[in-house]
Amino acid sequence: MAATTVYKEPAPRVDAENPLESMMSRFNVATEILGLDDETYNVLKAPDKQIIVHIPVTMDNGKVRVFEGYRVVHNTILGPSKGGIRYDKNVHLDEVKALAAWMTWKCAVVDIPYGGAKGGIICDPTTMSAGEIERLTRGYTLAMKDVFGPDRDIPAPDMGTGPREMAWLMDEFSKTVGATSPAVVTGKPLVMGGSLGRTEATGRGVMVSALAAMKKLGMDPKQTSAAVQGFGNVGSWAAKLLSEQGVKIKCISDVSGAYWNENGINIDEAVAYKNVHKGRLDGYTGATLMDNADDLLTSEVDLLVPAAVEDVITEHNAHDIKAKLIVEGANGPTAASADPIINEKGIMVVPDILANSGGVTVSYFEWVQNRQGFKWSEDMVTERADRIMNEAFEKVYATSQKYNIPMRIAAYVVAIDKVAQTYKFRGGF
Ligand SMILES: NC(=O)C1=CN([C@@H]2O[C@H](COP(=O)(O)OP(=O)(O)OC[C@H]3O[C@@H](n4cnc5c(N)ncnc54)[C@H](O)[C@@H]3O)[C@@H](O)[C@H]2O)C=CC1
Ligand SMILES: O=C(O)CCC(=O)C(=O)O
Repeated sequence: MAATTVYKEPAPRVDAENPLESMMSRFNVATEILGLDDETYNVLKAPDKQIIVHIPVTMDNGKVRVFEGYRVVHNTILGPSKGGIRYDKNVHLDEVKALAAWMTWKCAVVDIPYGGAKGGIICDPTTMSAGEIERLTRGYTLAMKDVFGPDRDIPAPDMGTGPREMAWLMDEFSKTVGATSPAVVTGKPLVMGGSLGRTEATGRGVMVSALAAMKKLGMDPKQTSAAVQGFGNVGSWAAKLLSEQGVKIKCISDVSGAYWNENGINIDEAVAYKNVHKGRLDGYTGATLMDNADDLLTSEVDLLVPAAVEDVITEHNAHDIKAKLIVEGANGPTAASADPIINEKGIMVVPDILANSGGVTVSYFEWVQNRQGFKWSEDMVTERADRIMNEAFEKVYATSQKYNIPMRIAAYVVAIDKVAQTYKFRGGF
């Protein structure tokens, strides 16, 4: 690592929030601190490759609709690229590029032997039948058959996808290579090579890193209140596991709105409710529906866990945040424009590339188990994942202390330093 340099806030952005620009402004600050050479900077600033496909799908009404899909491979110097696939109507290429780069930094922060990639399809899975989603997933897999592979690029779930889609992807890919290929994708159903602990892994990592941060801040989990935005895979598991640690979850939300209960929400009850209401909280009566869902972000809680979409914390609402600690379950929930405000307020942020890395860590374990042909016990998965999360947290924390920089920039410094050192050893450009 280069000698210490002065920390500069990422430049505020004047246009609408764009996750790629947010990622790049933090990247620029971290590379300056590291004194990164121009060659490595130029290699890392752009993705290795980006693939755009158009997938024709016969819809249930007999008409053919063409969907646009992406896979961006940001970097593979540390190993095969790894990253989820998002199904959402708001997917766009800049977002996928940012998400792919974040995967490179995330895998480096937790020191697992992967590069970074991400995929996405512009679609609204909530309005599609299972058959339509299956045909779309198989079409996308066929279009990406030369990109994916256990030693090349290994997808996983992200927003709007889960074990069901990963099973179809694995099946379709296996047909193209003429052999069952479980290690081509992670987040699969348990019966077909999924790992114990993967479903809850991201939320668990959020809980583990929140506890580590609370310890540094002298916060007692049992005296801590929290708001969790997003009640999908990451948000619901983070809320459940934090509440099991004694944290009072006063607010949860999803696309249907935000729900507040001063006395704490019974998370098991809320999960049971959403499970029988098409995955949504509409009509949930264990808490009061707030007038404005965005008020969750500025509510009177100690801990804020944004676990839904990008760019929800911005220069416009950061001033009003009351929480002392933000633990980012989502990728990119804080726009770079909010960084100076949050830092000025002295709020500790456990950044996305650290806080939500429990998911990819257990995905790595799944891939290892598939290649070993040997299933690990849940205890083994959990103990190893928690250890990795805690070690990564301590490394990032120590870096933030050493350079007197926020945790987010420290995480980028740790990640970029590892990638840059690997380039030095491997050479090749
Ligand atoms: N699933 C995983 O293992 C990982 C996911 N992530 C990130 O976590 C975030 C959430 O992903 P998942 O939980 O997997 O997705 P999901 O599809 O399971 O759930 C998304 C949740 O967010 C809610 N939501 C969407 N827009 C919202 C808004 N504007 N306000 C409030 N709630 C909103 C949805 O209603 C749903 O409850 C994403 O940023 C994803 O990239 C990060 C690491 C791993
Ligand atoms: O589990 C994985 O491989 C990747 C999960 C993911 O997409 C993410 O961490 O953002």
